[in-house]
Amino acid sequence: MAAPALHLKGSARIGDQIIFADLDLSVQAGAWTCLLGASGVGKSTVLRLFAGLTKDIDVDGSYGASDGALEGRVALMAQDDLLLPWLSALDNVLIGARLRAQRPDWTRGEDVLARVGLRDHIAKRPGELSGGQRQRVALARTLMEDRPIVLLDEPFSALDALTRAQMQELAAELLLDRTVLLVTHDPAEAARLGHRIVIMTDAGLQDVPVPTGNVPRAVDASDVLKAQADLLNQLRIKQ
Ligand SMILES: Nc1ncnc2c1ncn2[C@@H]1O[C@H](COP(=O)(O)OP(=O)(O)OP(=O)(O)O)[C@@H](O)[C@H]1O
Repeated sequence: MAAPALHLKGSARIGDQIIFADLDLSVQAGAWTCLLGASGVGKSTVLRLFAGLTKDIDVDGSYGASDGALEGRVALMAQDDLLLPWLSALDNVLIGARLRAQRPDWTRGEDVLARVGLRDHIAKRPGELSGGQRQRVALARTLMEDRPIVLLDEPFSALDALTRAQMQELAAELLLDRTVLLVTHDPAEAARLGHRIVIMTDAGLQDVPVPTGNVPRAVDASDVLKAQADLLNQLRIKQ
């Protein structure tokens, strides 16, 4: 499965509101790009465009994959977990196959749920799960989709520190060689996971130096801690 690079060049509007103007984003193939920036700057809108959820968004410009179509090749984990309340965790994870009228892979679904630490919760409905558990079901559903392009919108935000670190490591392992665009507000997360780290502002994009070492980097590596601090300072300046 070859993962393509992505590009987005142009401006976007929703109704009368300009969401971003003259953006020029390239997302490296088979690597993690972390996108940070102030609330409301348009990060989720970028993900929605790549995911094909373009309703209401007017784009003046172009966006797409380096080798052609995006359709059918993208998995999006949105900020809202979008779990169906009447389905079990397992059925939510298998929903993609069902919607495509394919035979669900029950064994793999159970395995992915076990990998996100929910082996004992597969039969529960979303209303019977905590916020962090629901977020992990949504992560499992995204990983289950097995797409070359993966868009993650604050996927670990509801998790406690330890589970967050574990899920970052799992995602890095399972999404190796995929093209991943991760929107996060967490400088530590970007420093661990980013092959490229970009801050989005109203004035455009700014690259931030990335630490050395393979992804996922150790939380306590000195250059990861330094990158985290530098990134926080950059975000402060950009506010
Ligand atoms: N459906 C919509 N209708 C009107 N405006 C919208 C809609 N969706 C988003 N917006 C506006 O677009 C702008 C960008 O929103 P977006 O969700 O892309 O920002 P963001 O950078 O991801 O923010 P956050 O970090 O808070 O998630 C915001 O001002 C928001 O109010």
